[in-house]
Amino acid sequence: MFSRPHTWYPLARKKVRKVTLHVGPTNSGKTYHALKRLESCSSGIYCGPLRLLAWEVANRLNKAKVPCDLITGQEREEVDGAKHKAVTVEMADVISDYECAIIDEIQMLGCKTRGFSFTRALLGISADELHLCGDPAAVPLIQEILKVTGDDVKVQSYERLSPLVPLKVPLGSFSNIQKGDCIVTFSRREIYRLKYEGNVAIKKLVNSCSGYLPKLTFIGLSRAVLRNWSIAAVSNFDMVLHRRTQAVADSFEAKIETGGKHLCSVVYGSLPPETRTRQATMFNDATSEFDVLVASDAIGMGLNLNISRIIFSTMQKFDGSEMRDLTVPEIKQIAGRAGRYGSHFPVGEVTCLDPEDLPLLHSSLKSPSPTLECAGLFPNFDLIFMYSRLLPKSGLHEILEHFLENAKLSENYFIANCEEVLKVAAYIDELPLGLQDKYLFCISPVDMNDDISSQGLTQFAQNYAEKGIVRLKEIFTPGTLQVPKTPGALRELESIHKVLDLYVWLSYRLEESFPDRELASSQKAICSLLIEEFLERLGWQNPGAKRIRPRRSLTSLLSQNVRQHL
Ligand SMILES: Nc1ncnc2c1ncn2[C@@H]1O[C@H](COP(=O)(O)OP(=O)(O)OP(=O)(O)O)[C@@H](O)[C@H]1O
Ligand SMILES: [Mg+2]
Repeated sequence: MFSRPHTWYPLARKKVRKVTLHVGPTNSGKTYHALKRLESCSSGIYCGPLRLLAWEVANRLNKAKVPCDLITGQEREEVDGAKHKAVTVEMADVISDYECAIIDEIQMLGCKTRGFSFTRALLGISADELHLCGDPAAVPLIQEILKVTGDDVKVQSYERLSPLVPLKVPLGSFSNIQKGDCIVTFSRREIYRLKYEGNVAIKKLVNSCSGYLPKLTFIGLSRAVLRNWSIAAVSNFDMVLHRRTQAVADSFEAKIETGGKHLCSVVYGSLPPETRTRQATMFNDATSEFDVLVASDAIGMGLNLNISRIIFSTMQKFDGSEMRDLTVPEIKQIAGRAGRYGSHFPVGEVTCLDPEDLPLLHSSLKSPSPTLECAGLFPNFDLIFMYSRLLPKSGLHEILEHFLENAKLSENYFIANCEEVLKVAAYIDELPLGLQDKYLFCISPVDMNDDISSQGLTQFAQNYAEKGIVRLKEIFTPGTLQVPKTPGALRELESIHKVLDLYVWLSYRLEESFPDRELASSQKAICSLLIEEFLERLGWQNPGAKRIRPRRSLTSLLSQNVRQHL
């Protein structure tokens, strides 16, 4: 059964799907052409790898008067009368029928951790037309995989629409930063350092033309924050903060002589998605003061940002176990964000901070990506359930391990990296839960490397097993979150955001048992606003001077709030 994954999706197998592979370099109009088809069809679904991309597509369709829902694991923004959906690929719908479907960045099906969701969408979406956009390196594998489905497959190739120029000189110094630059780095700490350095460079620039810098920049912060408050969920707590921020802004407003100047936006993976969206929007907005972007590879795929020049601060990345050079596809994807067609910058440029990195950058941009060999797979619950009958006395951990050792795969596939899932399974097996519940907790978006996030999961699972209902207030009191003052406190707030996010995710799947979705969502929104306020302030403080606080546990962080407030 595991060797024939196309048979898991009977609805899709009833159709001969017209599959078009849109392939070519970055910024060549692949997604654009697929979206044109989606717009003109009576129903459709867009599946992308990033929440930011799904958001960009939903926005675009809604603006074009094609009502479109936005659906990710943790959010549902439904639009009246929508027959179209923009989703993150994990949410791809394989039980409905569509006229048109898009899977963007399809080469991700080779990704060790998330690839299986792309494979699921590729095999499982039932649509008359299926558009796959991505790197030419995925073509032979997809053709091979789709041989057995009977689909009708054609390949459409594209050329880059605007030039991308690899510079011969490195950035050298931060004083050379210009409007439209995006500095790419991979460690969170480095992002803050660069934001600081970037802002210091800009600060010098601003200083030369204004004597009101500290106040002026503080207003820059407050304005940005105020914009965000106005769209935040409003609770009493929000209102207090809102008024306080407003008062600060007002007191400085009168003293401003000129408008705000350039500031850095920040986009990296562990920032809450809504924060990433707002930071990217501020950077993209030509009228905002946010003209420089500091980002991780969270911007690496498909996004259309107003970037003129990409500057790699490093060409190495820690991949969970070791430092390694960036791969050719990673370098091309990230570099491809510069000079997007139709943006303010008709020509993109790319360079490095360090001259030693230039050869790798230049050679990678000239190289084709290596051809993909296999696509990811992960057993769905039905398979695990069938398999569990062979091992009636075993827990989920043992069933999964057994399954992974014995599954027979066709040569086109590999089994996804299951480390995280197994970690959760080992814990969950201790609880009196049914197999389906255990499976659900295992595939939830918990970050087991984050103490607070994993404690959140254990607490939720425990309460669920014991009482069948999990009230958010049992471990969390609204109204107690504060603007972080140190990077350590920021990290804690990011982790709390992850816990709230997990609650929301569970609430969509176990609705009656996790009834406080609205509360969790509004607290999530507050977390991201507080994080943004910290990000804005950070630019003007030296991160080196910050105290690093010892890490605290979820229970001490959250239950202390409970004690104070109940
Ligand atoms: N024919 C066109 N007319 C107007 N705008 C276009 C056209 N083709 C592409 N664009 C615009 O150019 C930009 C890049 O296009 P698109 O996002 O489709 O590139 P892509 O090939 O999917 O890139 P990536 O590999 O980075 O995802 C987008 O802003 C898109 O709207
Ligand atoms: Mg694209």
